[in-house]
Amino acid sequence: MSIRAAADRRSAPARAEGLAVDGLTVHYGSTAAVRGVSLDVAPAETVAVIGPSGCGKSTTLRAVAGLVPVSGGAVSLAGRDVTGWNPSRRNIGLVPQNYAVFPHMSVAANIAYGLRARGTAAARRRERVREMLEVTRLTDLAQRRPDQLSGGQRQRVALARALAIRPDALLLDEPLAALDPQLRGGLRRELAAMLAETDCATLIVTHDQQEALSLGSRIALLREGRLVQFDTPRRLWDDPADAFVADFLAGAVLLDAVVDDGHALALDGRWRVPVRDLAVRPTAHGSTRLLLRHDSLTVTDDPARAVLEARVTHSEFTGDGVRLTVRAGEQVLGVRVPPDARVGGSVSLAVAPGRAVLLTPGA
Ligand SMILES: Nc1ncnc2c1ncn2[C@@H]1O[C@H](COP(=O)(O)OP(=O)(O)OP(=O)(O)O)[C@@H](O)[C@H]1O
Repeated sequence: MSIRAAADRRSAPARAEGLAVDGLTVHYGSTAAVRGVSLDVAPAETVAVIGPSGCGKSTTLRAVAGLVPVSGGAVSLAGRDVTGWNPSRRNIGLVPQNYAVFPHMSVAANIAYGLRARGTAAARRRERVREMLEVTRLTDLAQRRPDQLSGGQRQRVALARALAIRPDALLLDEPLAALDPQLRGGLRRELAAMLAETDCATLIVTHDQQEALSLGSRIALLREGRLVQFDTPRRLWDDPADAFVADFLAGAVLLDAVVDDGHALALDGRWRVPVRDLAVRPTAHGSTRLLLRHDSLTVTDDPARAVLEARVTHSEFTGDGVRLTVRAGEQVLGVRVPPDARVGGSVSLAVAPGRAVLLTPGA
């Protein structure tokens, strides 16, 4: 049975509106950890919250769960304002970073925990635990204790326990962070498959860009407690709101530019790139900018090309090539060159045709 089929057994009109956070502000003493964050998660949708360490991701999650008091804004769940509600009244399933499974209880007892706490009758509890064991593929491990499980299996126990209560929202705090890097790729796909089966609104906190891009149907990017951009992974990648977003998500560089006489002028006019060498895309974020990724630039000795002189500050062998870090004036850029390329202390850079993007308002 799928998670969705298991959930469909109850009528669920109340969850139709998912989760909404409006102007959320949270203080720890005089420090504002979250500042006016607004986002929404539709039923059956997964939204990833990402950002650098200390930007307020976990605090946002904890405020939604009711575990920290809010100093402003509102949280609504399934169409009800739950801002002042106790955590236990919110019908939220929370999977904390360390999974917090009870070590002295069997897998089955862990999954039954929330149902027992709500006074669910024994027969219904057994049935629901059986369903959750099945959908998380833990049936054969039902009587084991958590210390007899792998990290990935423990994660599934935590997920099954959170989903057993049929929550309106599921909150996952760094669900893969505790696992071996080698296992993460496979478990990410497994988690994505399980989340695709649920019909609750899922908010997942991660500091891993790849995890956010692959698990979130939308991504909320936070910086210093503020929401910088809330968008689909594709739009965040293709049309970042600012240089911070471009860098954080893709290690890309965003340069202010102006277009003049068939050329894009960047770096205060020091670099004049023919527009015909650029991919031109419209931006939803106002100004004209040049988006450069690692493969956007090449090193050239062709004096006929529009070059930018730069100084090599670092070079790193990546197997299939060498990644150079270069500095043009104050601007730091990344360039990938073939493994056998001969580069000295300074290089002439040109755009790889079609690989750098000119973002233009209303293009
Ligand atoms: N209990 C607390 N008391 C005081 N300050 C706190 C507390 N918890 C978090 N903070 C501060 O609030 C800010 C946001 O913390 P939060 O844990 O939400 O960030 P995060 O984005 O989840 O970080 P990380 O990725 O490192 O887990 C940080 O500046 C942090 O130092």
